[in-house]
Formats: sequence, structure tokens, C-alpha cells
Amino acid sequence: MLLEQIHSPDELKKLSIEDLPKLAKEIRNFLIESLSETGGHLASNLGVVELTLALHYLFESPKDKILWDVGHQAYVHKLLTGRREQFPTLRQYHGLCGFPKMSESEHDVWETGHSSTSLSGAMGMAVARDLQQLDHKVIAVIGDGALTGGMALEALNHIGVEKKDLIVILNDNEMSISPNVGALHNYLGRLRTHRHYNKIKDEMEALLAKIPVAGQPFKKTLERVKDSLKYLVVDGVLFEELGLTYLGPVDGHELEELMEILRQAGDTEGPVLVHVVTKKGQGYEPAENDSVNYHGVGTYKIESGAFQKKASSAPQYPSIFGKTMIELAQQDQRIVAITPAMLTGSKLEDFAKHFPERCFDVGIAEQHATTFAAGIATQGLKPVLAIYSTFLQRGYDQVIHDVCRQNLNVIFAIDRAGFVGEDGETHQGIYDISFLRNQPNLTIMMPKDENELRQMLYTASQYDDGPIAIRYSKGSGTGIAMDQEWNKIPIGKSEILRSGNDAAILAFGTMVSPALEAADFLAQEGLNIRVINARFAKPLDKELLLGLAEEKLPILTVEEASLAGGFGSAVLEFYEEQGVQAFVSRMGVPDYYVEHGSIQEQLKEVGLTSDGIIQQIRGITVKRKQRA
Ligand SMILES: Cc1ncc(C[n+]2csc(CCOP(=O)(O)OP(=O)(O)O)c2C)c(N)n1
Ligand SMILES: CC(=O)[C@@H](O)[C@H](O)COP(=O)(O)O
Ligand SMILES: [Mg+2]
Repeated sequence: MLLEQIHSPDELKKLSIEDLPKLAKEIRNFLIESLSETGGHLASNLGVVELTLALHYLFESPKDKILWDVGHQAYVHKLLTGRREQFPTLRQYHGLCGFPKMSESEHDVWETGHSSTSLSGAMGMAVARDLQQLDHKVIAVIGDGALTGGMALEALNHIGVEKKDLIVILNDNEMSISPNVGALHNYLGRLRTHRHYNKIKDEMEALLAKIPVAGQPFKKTLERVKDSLKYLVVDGVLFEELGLTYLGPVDGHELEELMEILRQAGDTEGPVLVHVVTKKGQGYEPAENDSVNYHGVGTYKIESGAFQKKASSAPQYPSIFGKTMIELAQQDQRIVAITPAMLTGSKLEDFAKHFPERCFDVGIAEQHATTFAAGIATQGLKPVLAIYSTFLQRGYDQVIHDVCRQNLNVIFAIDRAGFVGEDGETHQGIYDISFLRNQPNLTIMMPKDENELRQMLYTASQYDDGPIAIRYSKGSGTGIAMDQEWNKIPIGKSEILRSGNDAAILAFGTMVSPALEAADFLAQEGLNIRVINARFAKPLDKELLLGLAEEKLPILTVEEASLAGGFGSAVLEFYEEQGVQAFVSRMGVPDYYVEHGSIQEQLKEVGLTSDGIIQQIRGITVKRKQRA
């Protein structure tokens, strides 16, 4: 096995080029087998085997800097840089990260997870290299999906004028997670299909060379035809006009061709874009035939590709969202769904089939998606922006400047709120309460179960007094039966679920269940704990909060979100503003980045469990007795 001999790019370089196809096959088999046990981003990595081999064979990582956009396709890079033995721990607690991680290897020169950052990072590295008169290559590998991200276009705009030596490898497999979308995608399609342009051009040049002097006037005309042909078949003209040398398109699975064009790129001065055409899922039929569902996989059977279903009794919140959206759109023509490239993850595929004219996948473009929703809202429609909490961070100014300030009726369906598990620190959905709560006009709510999610979506669809955010987890609900009728939830009203006079737990969203468990357990110790489904982080239930203070009840707030600026902070601020003394303790995510693992492991790590709540309640009730 060649792969077992390789622990660094230096050992790769000892192989002959003729060995590489065999090594590529071994790598593909390794990925298919290993990820059948661990899950992970399978299709994207199968598509970049030859590309990654060629890069590490030709260039000198880590002296030469190789950056991986999004970074979900860096498993081959990790295999070639000494981490093969760690793959059984991929994306597991304290195991191998699913994205580039500087602490893992000197070859991971740039950490990613969110899309479209590689070109800006690469440009920074190129400028710093030149300012320090250093001499190494900077190479950014970016997918066709990631290229639709605004940041990438901002970077290209800068790269093109600074003319720094920089290699952009565009890994074009025509796919984002779903099929890629947009005008840029269509343009790349024309480039891909006009590969023979260079052949026509060469043939015309050969013909021109044969034209005798007498034919000069004709020759000039033909020259102009040849040059205009370039615009006809758009051979990289967009990138060339932006100031980059365009090379390609090249077959990203043909190692010889790939090596040749990458050598050429390495020898080209100034910024170069190499257009590499690959197939997402290459070499594994189930993934080739369905790269959408094999983009991110759980465990599966290798022979059939069949996924092993996770046993979960209750439906997952995103599925409830997708189903409810169809119900609402059937009865309300104003409803419009928007997703920034997460149609599948947000469970909007069925909605898109039912209402194609009212469903927009705008690509990896969260800023545009947010302001696009604002534009729709100005015309009396009801846009629902389905967006992961972590990716909403990309559209923050647009939330402020375009939606909240103009007080527009946009519904933010904030999916993956709370811990997300295996994607880890770059994807945790734990900051949205903190970064949204300071916005005037915005309502923020979170359901305690899947039935309440459905009712919150209905409530939001009927709410015409400004923007409203509903945040919900990626996980399963509680299995509760769904109400048949629609029930509007009174804005700003919490819900007492369990009475008690020894302490009160103000639980937010997913923390309601563990709070109820803790209260039931504490009852055995004679402690009578009131449990309240807080429901709203904004506006707060002022009447309820004032009542708790009046009763001098110790209060514990619990949220699966950043403690700093979260729901608990809002409660503290409320009492301070009211000049009311209250005994408030808070539970939430402390001030550090929580790495990959399962959601349960992440919750346990920060104490957001029923046991953790029990400990806290014991503590605050003891203090209460001491005060008495
Ligand atoms: C800002 C941001 N939005 C959305 C995502 C979710 N996401 C991860 S990979 C991906 C598609 C990337 O497509 P491409 O760059 O073409 O890579 P491929 O998987 O095709 O290799 C998306 C939308 C993300 N990681 N970051
Ligand atoms: C790499 C990336 O950002 C996406 O693939 C993300 O991992 C999707 O997350 P879900 O699997 O929760 O939809
Ligand atoms: Mg792609």
C-alpha cells in the first residue's frame, strides 16, 4: 500500500508520477471505507483526490501556503500530511477536526469552515510575503459554490489590481451542496463546454501563418475574428478582464494534464486562476449519482451506499419547519422562502417543488439573501429567510441596516441554533441571541418543542409589526403531538409549565426539557421548582419577571447560547433598568470556542444538562436559605 508509506508531502514526492494513479485509488478506497464508519463530507473529498495529490507533489507545503475554501474538502490534504491514523476519530469529540486546524498540522496554514474566505486570506498572505521579501507560493483552492460568496468576489476585485503572485485553483464540479446556482455558475458552464476553444484558436493561428503577404488585409480580418472568438466562447475573459491569467479548463482527474497546468501556473507571474473541472463524488457511484445527499454523510453501507438511519423517535425541527412552510404557503400567498445555498439542509426541497415561483436559492450569499428579503417585504409579501444561525453572522449588517431599521416584516427562520455537533466551533449556532437582541423592532423567540415551532411560524406569518426571528435546533423535538388548529402565541408572553416556590427556572428553547427533568428530580429532595418556558428573548415577559422578583424567588436562566449578551443577560438588564432587586443566576455557553463532537458531548462539556441544572439549583437554594 503506497498510502501507508506517506506521512508527509516529502514522502509523496519520492513516488514516481506513474505511482500516483494507484495512490489516488488507494486514497478513494480509504475515504469510502473510513467515512462509512465515521461520516463526514464524502463527495467533496472524493472529487479533489488528484488535485490534492498534484498540489502536494508539485509545491512545497508548508513553505508554499495551500488554503482550502470552506475546508470540508481537506481530508485528502490531511491524509497526505500525516493524519491518516487519526481518521477513525474524524469529527468526534477531541478527535480529528473536519476542517483545516492549525493546531493539528503546520500544513494547515488557514482555518476555514465558513465559505469564501480563502481568496482574502491568500491575498493577505501574498502581500505579507512580498512586504517581507519572502519567496513562496500562495495557493487558494476554492469551489464553484464558494466562488458565489460575496467575499470571494471582493477578494478577486482586489487581487486583480494588486497583481501579486497568487494561484487560485477553481475546483468546478458544478455543485454547491445542491446544484450550484447563478449567473457565474452559468458562465463557468460555458467555459467548461468550450474547452475546444483553444484548439480552434490554434488551428486558426496555423491557418493565419500560412496566409501569404498578399493576403495581409484578409489576415487582419481573420485576426480580429480569432480575437472576437474569445469573447464568443468567453474563454476566461471575465477573469482575464479582472486582471488574472486564466488557465484551463482542465480535467481535474487527469493527473498528467493537471500537473502540466499547475506547473504552468507556478511559472506564471501575477495572479493566476486555474479552472479545474472535477466530479463531486468521483469514484464512488452512490456519491457520483447523488452528490447532494453524499455531500455530508452519516454512517453508511459501502456496497449499497445505504445510510444507517439514526434512531430518533421525534421529528427533527428542520423537518417541521419545511412541512409547516408548505402549509402556510398554501393558505397565504404572501409567503416567500429564501435560502443561501442550504435548500436541503433547511428542508425546503419539498417547498421548492410545491412553490417554485416562491422559493429562491440565492447561492452562498447571506448578505444578499437578507437584503433581498427586505426588498420583498417592502412590497407587502412575507419573506421567510431560512438560514443557519452561524451563517446569519455573514448578513449581520443587512439585518441591522436593511431589515430592523426599516422595520420590515421579514421572518428569520434561524436553523441550527445552539450546538451543531460534528461541524464544531466554526458552525456553532450560539451567538445569534447576543447579536440580534440589541436590534430595535426585532422579536426573538425559540420553541420548547416541535409543536410550538409550528405555532411560532404561524404566529410570525400573522405578525405585521416588524421583523421576527424564530431560532430552532437541528435536533429532534420531544415527540409531542401537533395541534390540529393554528394558535397564535401572544408576543412576549412566557408560559409556566410547572409550579413551585423554592426557585424558578427560566428555560429557553431546548433547555425546557432538561429543566423539567431537573425539577422532577429535585422534587424528590423536597425542592419545589417552578419551570417557565421563556419563549421570548425579546420582548421579555415583564409582568412575569416582576412577579418573580416580588416573590423573592431565586431565578435561574438557562439557554443553549452564548452567556455573554444572551437571554440571561437580557433578564439581568431588565431588573437593573426597573431598579428591582432580584436573585438571578445564569447558565449558558461560556466564553470559549466549543470544538467538534456530538451535541450531547458539547452540552455536557458546558454543563447544559439536567444534572448541571440540578447542581445550580441546589446552590442557589442554599444561598436563599442563608439569606433568610
Ligand atoms: C458562509 C457559508 N455559507 C454556507 C455554507 C455551507 N456550505 C458548506 S459547503 C457548501 C457548498 C460549497 O460548494 P463548493 O465550494 O463548490 O464546494 P464543493 O462541495 O462542491 O467541493 C456550502 C453552501 C458555509 N460553509 N459557509
Ligand atoms: C461544510 C458546511 O458548512 C456544510 O456542509 C455544513 O456542514 C452543513 O451542515 P448540516 O449537515 O447541519 O446541514
Ligand atoms: Mg462545487
